Amino acid sequence: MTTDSGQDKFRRKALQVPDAQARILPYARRLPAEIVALPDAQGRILAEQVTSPHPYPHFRRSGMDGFAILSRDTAGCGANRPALLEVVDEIPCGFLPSVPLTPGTAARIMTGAKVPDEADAVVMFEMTETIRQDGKTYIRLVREIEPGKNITPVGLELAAGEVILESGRKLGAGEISVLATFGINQVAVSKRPRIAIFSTGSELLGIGEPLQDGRIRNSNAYMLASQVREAGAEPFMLEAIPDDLELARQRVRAAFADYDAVITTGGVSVGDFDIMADLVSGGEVEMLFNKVTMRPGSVTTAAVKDGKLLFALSGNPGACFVGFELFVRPAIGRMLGALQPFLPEMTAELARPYTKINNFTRFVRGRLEAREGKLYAYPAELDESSVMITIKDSDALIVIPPSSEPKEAGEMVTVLKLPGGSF
Ligand SMILES: Nc1nc2c(c(=O)[nH]1)N[C@H]1C(S)=C(S)[C@@H](COP(=O)(O)OP(=O)(O)OC[C@H]3O[C@@H](n4cnc5c(N)ncnc54)[C@H](O)[C@@H]3O)O[C@H]1N2
Ligand code: MOO
Ligand SMILES: [Mg+2]
Repeated sequence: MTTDSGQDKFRRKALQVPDAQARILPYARRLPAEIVALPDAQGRILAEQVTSPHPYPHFRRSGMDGFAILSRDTAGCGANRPALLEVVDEIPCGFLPSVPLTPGTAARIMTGAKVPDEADAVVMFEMTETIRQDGKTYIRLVREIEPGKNITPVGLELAAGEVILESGRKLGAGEISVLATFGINQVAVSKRPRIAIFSTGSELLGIGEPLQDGRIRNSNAYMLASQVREAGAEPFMLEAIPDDLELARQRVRAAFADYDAVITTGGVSVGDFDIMADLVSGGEVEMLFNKVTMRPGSVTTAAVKDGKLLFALSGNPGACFVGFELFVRPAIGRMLGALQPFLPEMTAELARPYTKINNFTRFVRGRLEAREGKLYAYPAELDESSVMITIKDSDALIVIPPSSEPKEAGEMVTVLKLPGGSF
């Protein structure tokens, strides 16, 4: 005789979050690179190291509109002993000096123009007085100018051959401007993992369908697609699967052939229609874990098939969201070769008490606020696994370790910063 509780989905060995993550990551293999045009590289992950092909700046550059001079011509000058220099050249930006500077001469020069080799300082217009005499132009200086003044030396920012960007770096405005500076208009970036998303549950309505009693709209698929996109991968929302194990098997099997990883939401607990729990324990895939010592998302499940990952996340929106952030995000990050695949960790002061106690680690959604040089974390009032609405107001997941005591306001907590949120 078999009893319900004899089934595999009831017998679960809970893993700690880091152990569960460690089981997944070996299967999150880096995808090959593709070449994209620089303007399309925004937000992508660099797939190769980039070194500077030349120093930057590559010529000595004027930092001011003024006059290039030999600083020694101003030695000892002052209000009563002005220096008088003849202006022998004019150098707009993009042009080269046309005559060598000799002692007693100066070249009119604009910000960003190449400084004559002989000059060792630029004096700004405002510090000079122009005198025209016998068809010649002179400047009068009443202050000593130190060597190097207003000249940007060659290679100030970068020498030739320096590593500018490491492989795995996310490309934003700063990185893109560096690449443009060096004339790199084609960039090798990691291919975006193609991720299949299935919702499961006979209660699910398409979001365009009118409400029906006892049924809900499929919000998780959209939430997950947004999370997938945010993590740098490409989401494919596939047709939702009703609670039919055989159908789920076929659909998931087919998805493995076409996508780099599969996410499902719903049906991973111990309910009669929790088909993903049955699928994962049924030999179709190799289970990595089906319980994690965390809340929400204790039933988060992961498996592999043909070397590809299946993330069977909870159907409860809060648990689904957290399951993605803790397990799918780092896997996508690894597939992209990202330098930092995990949510960034910070320390904050708990701004309100958190009274729920648990023997599992809680990842409580919350808001961050910085005041007077301190970071405060406000746990959401409603943070149940089944609650969706407060996800939108959260900047971070507040980590509450297992404890038999409530956490007081003022205690320091670790927070995992979420990429969305307004903080
Ligand atoms: N006897 C037990 N019952 C439950 C346990 C348990 O240990 N023993 N665990 C609870 C916990 S914790 C969670 S979390 C949930 C997990 O449920 P499932 O992952 O099996 O998800 P479903 O049963 O399919 O749905 C749960 C809930 O979420 C709604 N849902 C599902 N899919 C979507 C979607 N795409 N968009 C929006 N909402 C969705 C669904 O309608 C249900 O309300 O189990 C507890 N039960
Ligand atoms: O697994 Mo459930 O999300 O802990 O609440
Ligand atoms: Mg269920």
